[in-house]
Amino acid sequence: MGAPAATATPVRDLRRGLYLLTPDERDTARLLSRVGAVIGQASLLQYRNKLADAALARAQVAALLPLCRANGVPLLVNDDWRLAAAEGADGAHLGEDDGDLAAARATLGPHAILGASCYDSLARADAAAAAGASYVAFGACFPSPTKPAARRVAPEVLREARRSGLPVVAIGGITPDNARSVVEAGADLLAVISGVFDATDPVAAAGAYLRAFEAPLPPLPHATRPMAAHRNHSK
Ligand SMILES: Cc1ncc(COP(=O)(O)OP(=O)(O)O)c(N)n1
Ligand SMILES: Cc1ncsc1CCOP(=O)(O)O
Ligand SMILES: [Mg+2]
Repeated sequence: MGAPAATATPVRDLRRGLYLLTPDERDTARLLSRVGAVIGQASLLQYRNKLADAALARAQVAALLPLCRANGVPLLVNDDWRLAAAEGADGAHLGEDDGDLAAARATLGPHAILGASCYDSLARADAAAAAGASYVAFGACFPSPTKPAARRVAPEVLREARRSGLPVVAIGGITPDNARSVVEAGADLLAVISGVFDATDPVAAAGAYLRAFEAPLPPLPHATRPMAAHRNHSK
């Protein structure tokens, strides 16, 4: 993986830990209640609702923002960086079908948090880093109840992805039982939906993920700079 270009270095804290993605929930009051129960244990929240039309998505982002602000948790919008911009969210997560990350960076500015899905591809991570990504996401690590057809990534790829110098996010089928193995493979953030939101006790489940970060790690190559939201875009 090539070294990222050394240009401007705006910094924003991307804490290691639990990156929660919202469940598909049409009832906004219920969404707020479910997220509110666990937001204090999250480092990042992504609004992802594949059941929402544009109006509901907009309303739900607007409803989540005060909750996130009150808890000091950045809110990212899945798929739609324009919605993130319109609602004043902290950033967006973009997959391969979700538009141009460089255009999102140019519009949202240097302090936005922009995530890129890399699936199992280190080449995608290189391209995302060059386009101004704040983090690179890999997965699915395990079979995902939420997205059963998601392509899979091997743990070795997570380890190698640390060469990007960006925080490495892991997603897909991560449970409290396998979380530690993913952290040991090189993940800075564990992105989770069902493991928290479908748990009988979501607060206890979120706490179990956080314990995966507690024990000292064996040395990992090319330690990321987890405090840098992004450090190599051209603006
Ligand atoms: C943190 C994180 N990683 C990966 C994804 C998947 O994005 P994408 O491939 O665009 O798939 P959808 O989430 O849109 O179904 C993600 N959302 N978040
Ligand atoms: C959006 C996405 N991309 C790959 S797997 C996945 C879903 C993650 O959800 P879960 O934590 O329930 O497996
Ligand atoms: Mg997407």
